Amino acid sequence: MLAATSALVLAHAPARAGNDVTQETLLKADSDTSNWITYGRDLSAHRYSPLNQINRANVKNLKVTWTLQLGGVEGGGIWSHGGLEGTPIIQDGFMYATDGWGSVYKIDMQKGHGELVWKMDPKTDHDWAGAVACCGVDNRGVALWGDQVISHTLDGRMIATNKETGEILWQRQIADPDKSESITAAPLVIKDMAITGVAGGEYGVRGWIAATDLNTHKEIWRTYTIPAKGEPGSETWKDSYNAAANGGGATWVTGTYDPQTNTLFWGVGNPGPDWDHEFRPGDNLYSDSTLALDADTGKLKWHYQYTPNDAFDYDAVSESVLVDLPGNGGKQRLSLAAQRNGFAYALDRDTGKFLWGLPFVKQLNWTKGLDPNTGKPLEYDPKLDVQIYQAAVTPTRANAVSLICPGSMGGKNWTPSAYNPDLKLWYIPVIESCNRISNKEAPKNPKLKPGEGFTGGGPTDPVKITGSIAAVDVTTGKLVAKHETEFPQLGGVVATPELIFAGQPDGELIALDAKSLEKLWSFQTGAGLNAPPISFAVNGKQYIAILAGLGGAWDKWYIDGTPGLRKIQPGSTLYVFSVD
Ligand SMILES: O=C(O)c1cc(C(=O)O)c2c(n1)C(=O)C(=O)c1cc(C(=O)O)[nH]c1-2
Ligand SMILES: [Ca+2]
Repeated sequence: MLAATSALVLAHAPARAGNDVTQETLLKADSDTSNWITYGRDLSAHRYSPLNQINRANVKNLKVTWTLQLGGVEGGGIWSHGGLEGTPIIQDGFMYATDGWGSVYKIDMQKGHGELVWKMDPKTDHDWAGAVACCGVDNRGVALWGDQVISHTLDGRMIATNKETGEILWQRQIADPDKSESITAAPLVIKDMAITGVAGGEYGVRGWIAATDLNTHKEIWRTYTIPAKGEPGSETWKDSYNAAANGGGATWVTGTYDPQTNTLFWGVGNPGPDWDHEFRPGDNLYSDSTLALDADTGKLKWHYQYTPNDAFDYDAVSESVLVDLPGNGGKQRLSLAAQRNGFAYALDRDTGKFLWGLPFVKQLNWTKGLDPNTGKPLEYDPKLDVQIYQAAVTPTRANAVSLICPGSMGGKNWTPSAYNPDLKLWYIPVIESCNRISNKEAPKNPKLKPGEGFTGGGPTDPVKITGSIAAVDVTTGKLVAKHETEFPQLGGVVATPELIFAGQPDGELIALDAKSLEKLWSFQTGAGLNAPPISFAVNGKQYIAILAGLGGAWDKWYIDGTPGLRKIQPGSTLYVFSVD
């Protein structure tokens, strides 16, 4: 009798309560071995899966277990096709993945293959959104909250979908289409809020980061990355024609969060107009910076700017990887970021103080190096209005064409790095590039229309571009290994105890030894890979998964640097691997 009653009670208990995502779930993400519950796997962006069933000894037996075709390949605006850049989210045997147009797919993985449970199609405006996206039809993934899936669309919306049914519960227009604002980053959920970053740095936007209250669906705060007149930092825009109004500073890569100090860390992109830095005398805060924000108010705690008065298009949007190290005088609390300008930086994450930096690319010619005390480029002179780092290669109106290294994609672009906390190694996906920049004077007081770019020149790619994966020992700040690749790293990495995985743009998924970076395994997916691989478990079995589908900026803007990638065709496939 008693047993039957209990069963009845169980049957009536809210079925989903057990896997509702709360702040507690998110704070424990790193010790949740099976799942991948938030964009960077944990709120520190380690992208480290402790699963070791697939290891150094057996990775040679890694095979495709199942695949599933997704959609979103169709083009729109200036783009001939959509692509896949997303990090799938994994919870209790289900995957939540996106395509470039923001459709969300819930996939049941518990039967040994993938079965679509539902697809939420947000009906993104292909013509408009495709016309204001600088860099592809991209969507980097979802976040979970309660029993909802929170996602973004390229046309600037936040959408909450019922996790069980796939029904849209509510949506809100968060970025302004009339200002050429779009959204490509995955939302970051913390404390019943979803944090959104905006794209549009090449279209004269004024960047921001916004927090949405997931209970009321209203905005809690919005912090602009380019100060308004009179605000602190506005003195770093020294022109007389209000360049800051179109000053760029987009925030198009998902940030990280430190619960101990309730701080959000978020990267800021290029100042606008790109390349014509004489147009915007001054350091152009807070472009090319990492911002540390109070999560409840969006108030700035500190900032660190990497490339003041940027003439190179070195967006500093890279994720801040939060790492704690035991130190002599107490714990070191680091914030690491590998930037597009070719340098990897460690900052004190409580103060923003520069600790160390190193070049991670083979060729770097825009500066002689970093000041060991401040981390600023050695030639940086705060008294100058216009920074000329290395005069021979800095594009200016007088020196209109130059070859810069790294090229304007980097270095490292949005593609996420990974950190192995046991080995204390940080893995950086590298674009080994130089490109040619042509400077062109930008018009003052531009009357911009949606979809009309606002730049001061542009890049071309006369030199072959390759790639590498770099391993940095974060206890010493030294590069300890490098694995050279034929093509640039456009998808990012995941780390496991003994391995790292990375997708190549020519379709190869590779596994490297975590210490030596020696190549141990590869599989040719037959698709362009520009999404981050992930590792997770279903019913106790470890899998590696990656979304495969040519996307992003490369094939439109940078293909001349990689002729070998010209033949890659669009596609949209989920690959899942395991060992028997
Ligand atoms: O300043 C911006 O707003 C912005 C946005 C994006 C984006 O949202 O994808 C990219 C860039 N800039 C950019 O400079 C860039 O190189 C780039 C590459 C990619 C990509 O997905 O391959 N996106 C972007
Ligand atoms: Ca940019």
